[in-house]
Amino acid sequence: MSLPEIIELTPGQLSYWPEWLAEHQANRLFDLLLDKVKWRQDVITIFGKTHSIPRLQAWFGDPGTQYQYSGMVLEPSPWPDILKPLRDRVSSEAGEPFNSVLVNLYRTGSDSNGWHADNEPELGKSPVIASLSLGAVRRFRLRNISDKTRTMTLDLPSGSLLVMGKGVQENWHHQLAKTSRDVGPRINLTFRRIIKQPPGA
Ligand SMILES: O=C(O)CCC(=O)C(=O)O
Ligand SMILES: [Fe+2]
Repeated sequence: MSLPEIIELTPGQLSYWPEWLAEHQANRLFDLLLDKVKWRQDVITIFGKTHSIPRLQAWFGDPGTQYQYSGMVLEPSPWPDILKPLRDRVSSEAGEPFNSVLVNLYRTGSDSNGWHADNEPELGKSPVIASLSLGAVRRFRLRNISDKTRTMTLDLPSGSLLVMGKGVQENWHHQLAKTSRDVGPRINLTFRRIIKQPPGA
């Protein structure tokens, strides 16, 4: 384990390890996940209309870590063996006992993730989220919620780990924009801690 770069967002803090995994480890993990994960094309419902989300995804976690966002209900698949040691390492690095992970596959530069905060009620009041990137370098941006002129940009390389600490989800949105550059696929794992079941679950 090495010391992260600390990026002050005020309010909020990012901890960033640009080379958290060695290149061969990142490549191996990328290949395994691309091949072994049962990728889902989920749809969201906005104002009664359904849309395919512009990426594939999968949700793994401890029993009971159901996750709902944008009208989707994700039931956890059990942790695959390849993700268990990774979850433990990421948890100890971030100082947070993660019990679930959302895995995104951006197949090409046309796949993306729009402006949002990971602020669903089941994540609790002040979530810590750890994001591991594998594959193509893509541009990750943060934008202050009350002052949209305040932004922060990181081009996330394969093997990098970015921890969004307390205060980030409450004060900032983040996105992964489309790109017209000819990029290969990227996999991103966002480790989360579900602390409360949504009403009615
Ligand atoms: O792909 C990324 O880097 C970000 C993913 C993300 O924000 C999310 O899954 O909530
Ligand atoms: Fe997010």
